[in-house]
Amino acid sequence: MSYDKELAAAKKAASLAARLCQKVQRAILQSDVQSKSDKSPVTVADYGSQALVSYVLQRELPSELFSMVAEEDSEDLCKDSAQETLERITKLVNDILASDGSYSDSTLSTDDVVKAIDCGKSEGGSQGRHWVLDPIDGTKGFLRGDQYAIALALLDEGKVVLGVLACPNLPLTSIAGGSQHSLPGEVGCLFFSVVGGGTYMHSLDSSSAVKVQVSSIGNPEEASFFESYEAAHSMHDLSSSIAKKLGVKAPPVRIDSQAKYGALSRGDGVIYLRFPHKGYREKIWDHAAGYIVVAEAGGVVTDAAGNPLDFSKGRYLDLDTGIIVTNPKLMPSLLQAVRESIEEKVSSL
Ligand SMILES: Nc1ncnc2c1ncn2[C@@H]1O[C@H](COP(=O)(O)O)[C@@H](OP(=O)(O)O)[C@H]1O
Ligand SMILES: [Mg+2]
Ligand SMILES: [Mg+2]
Ligand SMILES: [Mg+2]
Repeated sequence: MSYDKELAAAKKAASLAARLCQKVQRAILQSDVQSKSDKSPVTVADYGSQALVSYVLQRELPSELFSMVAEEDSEDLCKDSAQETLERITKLVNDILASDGSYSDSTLSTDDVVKAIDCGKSEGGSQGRHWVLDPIDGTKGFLRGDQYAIALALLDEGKVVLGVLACPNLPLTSIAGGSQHSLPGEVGCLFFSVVGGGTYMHSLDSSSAVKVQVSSIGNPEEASFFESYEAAHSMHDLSSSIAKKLGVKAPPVRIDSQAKYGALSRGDGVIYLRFPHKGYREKIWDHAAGYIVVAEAGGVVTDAAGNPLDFSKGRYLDLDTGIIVTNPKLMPSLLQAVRESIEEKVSSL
C-alpha cells in the first residue's frame, strides 16, 4: 500500500504548523496562556496548529473520509471570554496560509477554525483510517522556549503506518551530552516515516532528506538516555535506578516532547525511559508519530513489560507501567533492569 499522497499532505501540514508555532513562540505573551480544566497550559499556538493541520489535510486529501484523533477541542475557545483569543488564532492561521500562498481562494472565519479544531474528536480505533495529532507536544517546553514537536501520524486498521515529527527547536546536529541549545539558524528538524520505508530527516527550511538510523551501541556503559524534562511526567528516580543497574555512565538528557523519539531515531542517544506516576493514562497522540519514527529507524518501542504498544484501542494507550525505547541489542538487558528496578521499588513501599 502506498501512502505517498498522505505523506506529502502530512509533511505540508506539519511544516505549516511548525511555522505558526515558531511565530507564536517568538512573540509569546503571558496572555496567550490559557488554563485547561486539567490545568495544563494551552496556548493560541496549540489551537492554531491543530486548526491548520486539520484544514490542510482536508484540503490536500479531498477524496478521503476524514477522521482525526487530536488533543485539543474548542470548548474553552467558544466561551464568550475567549472571543478575542479565537480571533487571534484565526488571524494566525490565515496569515500562515497566506504566507505559503496555498488556498488563496479562501480565508477562514472563526467558525471555520472552530470546526477544523473539532474535527479532532474522533475516537480512533481498529478500523479504517484515522489521523492522530498532537498540535504541540511539550507545551511546557514550548512556553519555556525549549523543545516541542508537532506530531502527526496515520493509523490504518489500528496500525501506525505513517508519522511526521516537526521539531522546530531541535538542532540539526546531535544533542548527545545534552547540548539542546545551539546557535540560531542551526535548529529545526522534520522527521518522517512510512511503514516499511525507513525514517528520514531534513531541516524545516529545506527538503533534502537524509536517512537516519538508531545507534547500534550494544555496551550500556557507552549508552546515554533521554527522559522528560518535567519530573511530573516521569519518575526520574526509577529511570536513574534502571540506568545504574544497566551500567549507564552518562547523566540523563532531559528534554521535552517527542523530540526525544526524533533524537533517538538518529542515534543522539540510545534509550528513552518514561514512567508516569500512578493513575496517569498515556494518550495515543503523545507517542504515535514518535513510535514509527523510531521503529522505522531500527529501534524498538514497548511498554515496561516488553509488549508492543497498541494504538487501536481508542484515544488512550492501554498500559499502566511505562514506555521504554532502545535498539534491539540493548532491549533484553534493559527489560531485565526495568523488571528488577520496578520490583525493588514496589517492595520498598
Ligand atoms: N502527569 C503526567 N504524566 C505523564 N505524562 C503527562 C502528565 N501530564 C501531562 N503529560 C503528557 O506529557 C506530554 C509531554 O511529554 P514530555 O514530558 O515528554 O515532554 C504532554 O503532552 P502536551 O505537552 O502535548 O500536553 C502530556 O500529554
Ligand atoms: Mg497538553
Ligand atoms: Mg503531548
Ligand atoms: Mg499537546
